[in-house]
Amino acid sequence: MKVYRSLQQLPVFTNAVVTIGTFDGVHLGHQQIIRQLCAEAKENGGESVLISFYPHPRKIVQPERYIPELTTLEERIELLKQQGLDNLVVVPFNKEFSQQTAQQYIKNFLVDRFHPSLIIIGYDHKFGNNREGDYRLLEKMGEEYQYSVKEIPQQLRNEVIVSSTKIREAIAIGDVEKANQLLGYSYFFRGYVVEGNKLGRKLGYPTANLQIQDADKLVPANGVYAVQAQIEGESGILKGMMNIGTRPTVDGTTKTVEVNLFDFEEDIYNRHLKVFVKYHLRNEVKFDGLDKLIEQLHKDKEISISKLADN
Ligand SMILES: Cc1cc2nc3c(=O)[nH]c(=O)nc-3n(C[C@H](O)[C@H](O)[C@H](O)COP(=O)(O)O)c2cc1C
Ligand SMILES: Nc1ncnc2c1ncn2[C@@H]1O[C@H](COP(=O)(O)OP(=O)(O)O)[C@@H](O)[C@H]1O
Repeated sequence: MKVYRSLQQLPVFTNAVVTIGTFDGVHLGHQQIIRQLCAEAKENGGESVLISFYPHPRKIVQPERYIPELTTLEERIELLKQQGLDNLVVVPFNKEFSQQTAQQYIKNFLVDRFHPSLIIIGYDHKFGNNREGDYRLLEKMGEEYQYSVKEIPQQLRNEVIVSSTKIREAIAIGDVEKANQLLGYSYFFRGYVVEGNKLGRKLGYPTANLQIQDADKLVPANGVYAVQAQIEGESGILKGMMNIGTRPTVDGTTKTVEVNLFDFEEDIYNRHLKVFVKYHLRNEVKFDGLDKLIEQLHKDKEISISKLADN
């Protein structure tokens, strides 16, 4: 997959078959749309092109409406690479771009930059200043500019909308099993390993304290999870357990994300850890002393090992 991050460096596409969207999460619904896009491109003897925008148009047009994202841009690119697409174009989105009229967007952006032979789009896709452009306008202008338009079946389109929202909601309440089912892979995030208060190793459970650097990334609900993890730059997959929360037994105020890795003893301060969130085990509890907490950690480890056995 070729990735273009600016409009200046675009090649002349042959017979471009195009779809447009954010594709946050690249979940099963998105994957189906991309399969259809690739199949149509093949049938037309053309190239598949997925057009996406960064930052998310909503952040520019409605900055007050904050919605955390399932994937950072780099993660989205990483996932899209696995989908068999020929081209991904990440269009820098800004106020000026958003203020093009719908007609200008079609003529100056879609037609002049991509020369599409086919545009595949949801029936409810809106574009141009004040979201004035829609499917009908695309169809109408297609006669003049010689492209056709195909609708992503309404059923699939609805599923895509529903599942993006559903996945966010599931992760936000800790139901990662459901989220993972809808994603078609395990939800993951990256964190930078920082120092904590060095209590972990005294308890017999050292924990890598993770700083999540992308402010827009959706962090799962507070709770205890069985996870897999990968130290950035290394290929091995480690198993472990994670706590997200305020650690009411010892602290109770600052939110932390920390991972205890099984059968592991290395110093990984200042490294990046990619964490795959596999199973939700329980909510965070305020224990009556550290001994009770340690007792529970033994149980958490046992359950994690048995749940992760098939992974
Ligand atoms: C799997 C796991 C589950 C945990 N569950 C709880 C909990 O329910 N309540 C709590 O107060 N702390 C919980 N902790 C947090 C421990 O209190 C924490 O690991 C300890 O404070 C070490 O912190 P440090 O890494 O800053 O030294 C959990 C930690 C892990 C790794
Ligand atoms: N099994 C392990 N799981 C996680 N981190 C480990 C493990 N073994 C060693 N470490 C290292 O120890 C650190 C955690 O020790 P801990 O006593 O909890 O200190 P801190 O409070 O600084 O996190 C981790 O950041 C990592 O560098």
